[in-house]
Amino acid sequence: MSLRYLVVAIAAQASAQLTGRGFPDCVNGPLSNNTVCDTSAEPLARATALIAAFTLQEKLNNTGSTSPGVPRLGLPAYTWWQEALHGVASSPGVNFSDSGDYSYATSFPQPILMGAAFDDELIRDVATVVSTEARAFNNDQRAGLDFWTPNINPFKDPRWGRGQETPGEDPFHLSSYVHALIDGLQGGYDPKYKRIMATCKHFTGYDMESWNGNLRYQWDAHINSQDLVEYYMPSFQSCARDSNVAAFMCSYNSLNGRPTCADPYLLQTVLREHWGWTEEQQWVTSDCDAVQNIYLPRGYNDTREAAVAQALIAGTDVDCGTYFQEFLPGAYAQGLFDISVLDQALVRQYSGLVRVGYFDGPSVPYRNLTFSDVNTQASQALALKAAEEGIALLKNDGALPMTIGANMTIGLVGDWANATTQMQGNYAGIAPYLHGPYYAANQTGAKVAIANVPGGQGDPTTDNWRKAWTVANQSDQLFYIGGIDNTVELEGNDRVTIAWTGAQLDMISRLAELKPGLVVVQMGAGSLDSSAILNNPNISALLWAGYPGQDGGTAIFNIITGKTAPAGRLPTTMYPANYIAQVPMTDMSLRPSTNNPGRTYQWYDKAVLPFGTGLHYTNFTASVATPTSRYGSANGSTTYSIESLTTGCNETYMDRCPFRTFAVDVTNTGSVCSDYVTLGYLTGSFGPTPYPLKRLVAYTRLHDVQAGSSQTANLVLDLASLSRVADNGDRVLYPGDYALMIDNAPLAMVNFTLTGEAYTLDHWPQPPEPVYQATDYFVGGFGSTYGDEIMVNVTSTML
Ligand SMILES: O=[N+]([O-])c1ccc(O[C@@H]2O[C@@H](CO)[C@H](O)[C@H]2O)cc1
Repeated sequence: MSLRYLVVAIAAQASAQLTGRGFPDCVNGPLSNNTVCDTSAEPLARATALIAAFTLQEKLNNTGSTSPGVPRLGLPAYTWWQEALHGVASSPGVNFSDSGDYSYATSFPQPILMGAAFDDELIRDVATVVSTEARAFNNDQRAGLDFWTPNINPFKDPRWGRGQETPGEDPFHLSSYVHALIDGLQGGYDPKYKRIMATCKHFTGYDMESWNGNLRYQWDAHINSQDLVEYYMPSFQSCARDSNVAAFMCSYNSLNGRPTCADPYLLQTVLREHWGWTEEQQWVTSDCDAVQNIYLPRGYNDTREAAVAQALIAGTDVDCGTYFQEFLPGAYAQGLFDISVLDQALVRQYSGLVRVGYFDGPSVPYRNLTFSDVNTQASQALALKAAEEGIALLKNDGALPMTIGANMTIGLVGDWANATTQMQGNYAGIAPYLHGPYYAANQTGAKVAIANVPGGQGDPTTDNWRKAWTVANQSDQLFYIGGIDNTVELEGNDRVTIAWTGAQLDMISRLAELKPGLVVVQMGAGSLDSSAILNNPNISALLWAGYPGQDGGTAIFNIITGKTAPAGRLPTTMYPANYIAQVPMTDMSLRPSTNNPGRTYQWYDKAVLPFGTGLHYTNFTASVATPTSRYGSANGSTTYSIESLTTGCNETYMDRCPFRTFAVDVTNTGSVCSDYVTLGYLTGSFGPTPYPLKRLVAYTRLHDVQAGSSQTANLVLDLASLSRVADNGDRVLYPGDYALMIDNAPLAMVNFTLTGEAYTLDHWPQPPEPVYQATDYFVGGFGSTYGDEIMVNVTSTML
């Protein structure tokens, strides 16, 4: 080791001791003789031995997101709160340096855009880079080993400010996406050493920040068992049961009258018992201050001590906040919980750390990762690829792809024209570079004129309009790059309109009149009613580009110029602007009813642009080849008995049993090489009425389908895909007529019939009766309750 590195290492060691970071010393430290340091022992036994060495006070101290450790035992402090939504992110446990090494990390697109790629391999690759970079940060004592990602609440209501953090609205899509993601973050289902610990959040029924006086910290989601199992639970089941995620986060909202962090039905009966999530070794954290919120503002318990005891007993193991640390001592003194419950929570936390090798010294794989493994050329290419794969072409009159020559002047108008950090969205880290549209336009060699203005404010005499007009007049080709961003959709902030904001449509239509052939690029996650753009013959093309990350501008211009062919698909429904007047955010039901036109593509058919929309620069046809199956093969119309489907499967969970693999031959009949996302929807008359319009049951992305050639997409259907959810939450196979339909405007169709008696694949544990409190819904003004204890008097009514 050179002197310089020795000095740096000693300084880092000293700083680690000061901040309490670093690893326990299992060689010379006080724990060296404790079983926790015995690498041959089982993780559970190791964590149990560690906790047995704690005093009562030490146990009570280590219950919060900032845990002091036990200096007496040489156990360092540990911060549980790290974020990594689309790259290692700025958060309490992550420490970017001011310059040089560790001053940045790869910044991928927001999940909403990566979801639009419908490419699970891409997601696995992205997550592998994120976990690699997280480990490098950890090795330099700049981050812990658990990360509070992913956010997999389905993006059901187009107003939700946090929809950008999710892969979209469809529960099957989310489940499949998150399975690949956790695989990449953790390094497989049950590796000896996890790469990092992932955390599925927010469990569950959370998809509203602030609507009509209802705040996320206190509102109560009323969800029946059918909607819960069918829509709100699948992504979490995928996390717990099928992906073995290390951690869960309970949410701010209550569910059917019970704060989720104090609900044993959710945290014990469903999560740990029904889904078999390893009871002793995986942990639940609360959302930040959600434990406090049980008491204030909810008043769910009469005292703070009762609230913390109830959360702990229910199965919340870590409190993001300080309520456990402050009030568990009093609760214990009052005899409100048994010490074994606290022991169990601590064992769960620390066996999590055992499983990432926290106690195992430098022999642990990943300990040799350094800053040279961060933002490598391959990771940069992957960030670009992820953005390109997600971008969806929504309108094209043939103008795209277009040649942009050096002899041209191109004009960029709109408030995303020179985007930088805007491209990252929320829960971002520090990117190595931010190549926005203006940067990328300049790389084309053309002259670039720019008016970085936020819409037209409806008045053509304004300065913004003058700037835009000047640019338009100079341009051979004009682009409008706008939409929405974190100023209108964000955590804590749901949208109040799903029309284009800030009179952008007015400016777009005037610019299109001036410069026919205008290309519009729509940024942001949430639905925007683009009818006027779609119907305007002077607008040649509309691209949706979400939040595209560090190389977003390059991705946009690569698509525009045809360097990359677009194949992304909308992961959400784009609704008409008046949709939000038809259903309150607080209505959690999916099916249409008197005050609800139906939610998501499964139940609503008046979309401006449906889920799955995405045009290409070429044409595709598809046919379903002879399928392969345990039950023989057949094409066209076939009949199966339910009995034959359910016998002979050895899966632990019956719904995982395979039904058939449909081999879909996809042919590129046009002249441009392109990716193609094969979407498989199930439709038909079976199970409880009403029937969904259709339901995604399989997807796969084909890469580089050459012009004039074919590739095969294997769509695997299991019994869960065939099943419907009964009123009581049971997952059931029903007799009836089924059709598998390939793509939105179906390119191919296979019909089959199931006969016999309905068969229950999964008996849903019945919930306790809902407990609705008078203060479930608030009307009128309400100050923020986060982090303070001021209770504001409000009038309350049930909607
Ligand atoms: O006080 N803060 O700075 C603060 C910041 C974010 C915050 O939100 C919560 O914290 C995140 C923890 O992962 C959850 O996804 C989110 O619901 C809650 C509190």
